[in-house]
Amino acid sequence: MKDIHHVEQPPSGQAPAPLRGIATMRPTHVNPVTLKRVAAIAGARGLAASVEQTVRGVTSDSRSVVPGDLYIALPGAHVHGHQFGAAAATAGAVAILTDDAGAQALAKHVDLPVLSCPDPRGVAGEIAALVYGTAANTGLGGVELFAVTGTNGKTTTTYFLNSLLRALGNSTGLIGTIEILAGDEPIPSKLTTPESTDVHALLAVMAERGLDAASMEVSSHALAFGRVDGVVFDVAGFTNLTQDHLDLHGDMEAYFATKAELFTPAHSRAAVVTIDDLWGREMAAKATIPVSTLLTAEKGAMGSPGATPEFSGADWKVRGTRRQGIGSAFELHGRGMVLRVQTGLPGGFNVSNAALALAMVADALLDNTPTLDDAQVAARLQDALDRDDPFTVDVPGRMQLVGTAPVAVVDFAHNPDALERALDAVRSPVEGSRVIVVFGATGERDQSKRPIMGAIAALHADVVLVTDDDPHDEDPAAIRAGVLAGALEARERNGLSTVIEESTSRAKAIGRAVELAGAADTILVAGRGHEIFQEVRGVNISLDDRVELRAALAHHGFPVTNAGTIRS
Ligand SMILES: CC(=O)N[C@H]1[C@@H](OP(=O)(O)OP(=O)(O)OC[C@H]2O[C@@H](n3ccc(=O)[nH]c3=O)[C@H](O)[C@@H]2O)O[C@H](CO)[C@@H](O)[C@@H]1O[C@H](C)C(=O)N[C@@H](C)C(=O)N[C@H](CCC(=O)O)C(=O)O
Ligand SMILES: Nc1ncnc2c1ncn2[C@@H]1O[C@H](COP(=O)(O)OP(=O)(O)OP(=O)(O)O)[C@@H](O)[C@H]1O
Repeated sequence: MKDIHHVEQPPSGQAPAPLRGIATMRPTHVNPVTLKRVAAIAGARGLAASVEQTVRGVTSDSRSVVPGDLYIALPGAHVHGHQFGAAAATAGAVAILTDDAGAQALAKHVDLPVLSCPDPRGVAGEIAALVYGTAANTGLGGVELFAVTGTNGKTTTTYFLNSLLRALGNSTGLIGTIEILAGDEPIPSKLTTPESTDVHALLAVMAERGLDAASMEVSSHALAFGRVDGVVFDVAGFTNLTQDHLDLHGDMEAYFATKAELFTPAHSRAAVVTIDDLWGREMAAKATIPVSTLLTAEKGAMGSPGATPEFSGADWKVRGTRRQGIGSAFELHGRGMVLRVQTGLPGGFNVSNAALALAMVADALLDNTPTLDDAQVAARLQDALDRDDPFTVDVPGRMQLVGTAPVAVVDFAHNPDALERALDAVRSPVEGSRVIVVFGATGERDQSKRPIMGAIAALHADVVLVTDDDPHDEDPAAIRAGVLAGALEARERNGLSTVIEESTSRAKAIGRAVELAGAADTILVAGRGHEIFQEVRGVNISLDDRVELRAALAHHGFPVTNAGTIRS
C-alpha cells in the first residue's frame, strides 16, 4: 500500500472526536484483567500495591479509548503517545501503560495509575489477547484464520480466500488494505494490518458474531511492529518477495527475515508457500512449521519465466494455464486431486493469487476436517468453484473491470514493475487492438521511478495519457514532466509510434482515453485503484477512477460492468 501521510492529532487533553471506523469494533463480552496481572505480563513498575483496578479494553490510540480501557502510550516516529494521556483519561481510560520516558512525562499531569515497562509495544498484543479472550490457546470460538504475506498480491489473495470460503458456505471476515469486514458494514482501513490491540478486538468481534473463517493481510510492517503478536493463524500463505520497503528493513535479507517470522509456530500452524521465485524457495526451506509448496510459474505460460526442474516436486502445481476472456483458466494439481479453476481477473499474477488461495483452503480442509476424506474435499472444492466462480470477484481497485467493449480496467499498479505487469496483462490478443493507459506518479516519493514508468508505458501501450496521481505538496507539472520525459525518450529511442499526451486533470484524461477508444481496445487507468481522494497540497479532492471511467464509458454509449457493485 502507499504510505499514509497525515496523522490527525487532536490537541492534548481535549476529549477526542466520536469513535469511527475501526475504533467501533469492540466485542460485547470481555475478560476484565487486573492491573496487577497487566503489570506482571509487562514486567512493569509503578503500580501501588493497593490498586485493585481492572481493565476492560486496550488501545494504543487515544482517539479509540472507551471507558474502562488501558491506554498504551507508545513512542512513535512523530510524537510520543504520552502527549495524549490526558485525552485518554478524559475519554475514560482507567490506566496507562508506557515506557520510562512516557511515565516521567505523565506523572506531572495525569491522575491515573501509570505503569512503565521497557517495551510496551512488545506486550500490547499479549495483554489485548487476554482481555478480549483471543489468546491462541483459547481457540477463537471456531474462527479459522488465514494470513497472506508477500510484496504483491496480499489484497487480491485475501479477497479470493474470502470469496472461496463463502462459496463453501462459511460466514467470513476480512482484514486488509481496503476494508475490514466483520459484519454487515464494511469499515474502511487505515493500515494493511491494524495495530495489535485492534487486531485482537476485531478477532473477538468476529468470534462473537459466529463467523467461521477470516482472511487477513499481514504486512512486513505488521511483523516488525508486533501487530500480529499473540495471533496464531491456521494457514499462512506467501505470495512473492520483490524490492520494497527497504526504508524500513535496510536490505532484502532483512525484509525476508521479517516476513519469515510469519512462518514460525509463534504465528502460524501451517503454510502454503509460492516457490516461483528464489525467496519463496528460501522461505519454504527456512519455515519451522509444516509447509506445502506451490508452483504457479509454468514454462512458457502467461509470460512466466518457467519452472526449474528441481522444483517440479512442489506439493501444488498450476498446469494448463490458458487465457479465457480477459481472465484465465487452469488446473491445480496436488495432494491427489486435480481442480479445474478459472479467474475473470486479468494477468498471470492472478492465476498465482487464485492458486494460492485455493491451495490454502484445500490444505485447511484436508488437514483440519476429519469428517471429510480426500475425495470428498476435492468434490466440495470443485462444486464451489463451478457453482460460484469465486475467483471472478470485484477486488476494489485491483484489476477491477469497469467496461467490456472497450475493456476498461482500474488497477493499483503504482510502481514500474506493477505497471509493466498490468499493461501486459490487459493486452488483448485481438489483432489491431490498442492499449490506452492513463497514469501519473505520486509526489514527494522516489523521483527516479517517474521516467522509468513513462518509458514502460511508451513501450507497452499504444496511447499514453500522462496525468496526476497524488501530487501531495509537490508541483504536479514537475511530476508529469518527469514521467513524460521518460515516455518521450523511450519512444524516440525505440522508433515507436506511441501517442503520448499530457493532461492536467485526471478526470479529463480518463474522458480522453474513452474518447480515443474503439470497442476492441483496452483502457487501463493505473495507480490509484480503490482510492477515492486525490491529495493536492494537503487538500483531499474527491476522485474515484472507477466512477470517472464508468461515467465516461456511459457517456460514449459503451457498456459498463458491475455498475452497482463498485465499492471503495
Ligand atoms: C511506520 C509506521 O508503521 N507508523 C505507524 C505508527 O506511527 P508512529 O509510530 O509514527 O506513530 P505517531 O504518529 O508518532 O504516534 C505515536 C503514538 O501516539 C498515538 N496517538 C497519536 C495521535 C493521537 O491523537 N492519539 C494517539 O494515541 C498513536 O496511535 C501512536 O501509538 O503508528 C501509527 C498508529 O497506528 C500508524 O498510523 C503509523 O502508520 C503510518 C501512518 C504508515 O504509513 N504506515 C505504513 C508504512 C504501514 O504500516 N504500512 C503497512 C503496509 C506496507 C505494505 O504495503 O506492505 C501496513 O500494514 O499498513
Ligand atoms: N501475485 C502478484 N504478483 C505480482 N504483482 C501482483 C500480484 N498480485 C497483484 N499484483 C499487482 O500488484 C498490485 C497490488 O496488488 P494487491 O493489492 O493485491 O497486492 P498487495 O500485496 O496487497 O499490495 P498493497 O499492499 O500495495 O495493496 C495490483 O494492482 C497488481 O497490479
